[in-house]
Amino acid sequence: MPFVDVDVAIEEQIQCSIRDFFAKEGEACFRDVERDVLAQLLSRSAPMVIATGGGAVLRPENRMQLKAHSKVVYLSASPHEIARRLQRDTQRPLLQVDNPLQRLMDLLAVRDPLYKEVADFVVAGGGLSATQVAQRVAMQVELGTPG
Ligand SMILES: Nc1ncnc2c1ncn2[C@@H]1O[C@H](COP(=O)(O)OP(=O)(O)O)[C@@H](O)[C@H]1O
Ligand SMILES: O=C(O)C1=C[C@@H](OP(=O)(O)O)[C@@H](O)[C@H](O)C1
Repeated sequence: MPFVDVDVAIEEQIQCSIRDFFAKEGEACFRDVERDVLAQLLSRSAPMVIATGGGAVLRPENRMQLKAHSKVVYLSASPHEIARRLQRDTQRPLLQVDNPLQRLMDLLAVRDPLYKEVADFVVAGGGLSATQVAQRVAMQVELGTPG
């Protein structure tokens, strides 16, 4: 099945990095592009796996579109785990701050309820390899049983 990363599709459209686009145009403008790209992908009838950016759930219309046109899997991890994974990241504009762990905690406080609102399944990824997470996702989707 094809895999599409929304961030990659956005960068193809804006013809620059998300980090530069945030700096030049601001977050609201980025969210407009993100909404359009996501809606376009969700309108396709062919089956595919779509990886959204972590902030895609912020817009209510995105949550509606995701619920209406896809099965959503929330890959959850603690702020500490995410901070560890991204300690050398320079490309995620919201994490280029003095205290990325605090920022992650603040973002998750807002977003965790939104991820849960939109998700058909939650797969807790802490301590699991990416392969193990993928196996759990496949199992949940095949079983069709939330949990
Ligand atoms: N289950 C995992 N275990 C360890 N590292 C992971 C796992 N999943 C992702 N990572 C690492 O975390 C970083 C961010 O992952 P990525 O898939 O790019 O996240 P996102 O697309 O949500 O920003 C990458 O360096 C990736 O290799
Ligand atoms: O959390 C966010 O608001 C964002 C996450 C990024 O995607 P990933 O979740 O794939 O890093 C990217 O869309 C942009 O930097 C904004």
